[in-house]
Amino acid sequence: MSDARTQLAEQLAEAVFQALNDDLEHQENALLVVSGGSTPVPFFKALAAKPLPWERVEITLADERWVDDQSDDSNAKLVREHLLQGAAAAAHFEPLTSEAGTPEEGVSDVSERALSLSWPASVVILGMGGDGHTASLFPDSLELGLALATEEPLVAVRTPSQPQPRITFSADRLHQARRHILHITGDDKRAVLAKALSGDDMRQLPIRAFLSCPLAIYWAP
Ligand SMILES: O=C1O[C@H](COP(=O)(O)O)[C@@H](O)[C@H](O)[C@H]1O
Repeated sequence: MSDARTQLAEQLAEAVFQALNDDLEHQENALLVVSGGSTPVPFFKALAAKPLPWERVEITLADERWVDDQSDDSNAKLVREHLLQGAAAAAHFEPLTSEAGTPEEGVSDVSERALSLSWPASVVILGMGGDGHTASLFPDSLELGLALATEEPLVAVRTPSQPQPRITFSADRLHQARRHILHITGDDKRAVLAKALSGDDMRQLPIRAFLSCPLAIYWAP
């Protein structure tokens, strides 16, 4: 891990710590929506070390692969192993999977649980892939149009470029937050973001659905 990425993770953890603390001054619980993938691991570790009243913090994911929660592909496993550690284990974590065999069968149960969280979220932290996807809003998702337009909280998605079916919060639900942050690293993602900023077709680069939020960008080489 480069020094710049470690520093970025620390700065992001401090900003999220401040945001949750600020909101917890005037509400009982505060919701943090995090992304999976490889980028957030140092941020998760840095945030877990912060002195928050963790039992009042709710955490969920922007999206999930429909896999067993012990699978290395599970974003929930990533959160459990790197964020819900030490004092942060007291946070209420709401995963996005269920016992159902497919996301289409499970989406209504997961939605019911997700709707019981403290919306609007204090912070939604988005990641971005090299194809401009964010959460599981992929350019080639068969349900991309639905996920961009629906007022339902969650959508089951099938994506030809991805090995597993997934579930994702809809763009509408991810918009329901006090603060939006994009956490990305590397020159390739900087170039994708620059391309996204120079156009407006969300189906080509779904991250564009969040470029008018406003969106705080945390980037390091
Ligand atoms: O598939 C996913 O990828 C993106 C980006 O992941 P990264 O490994 O390039 O950081 C992530 O934001 C999303 O939550 C995840 O499901």
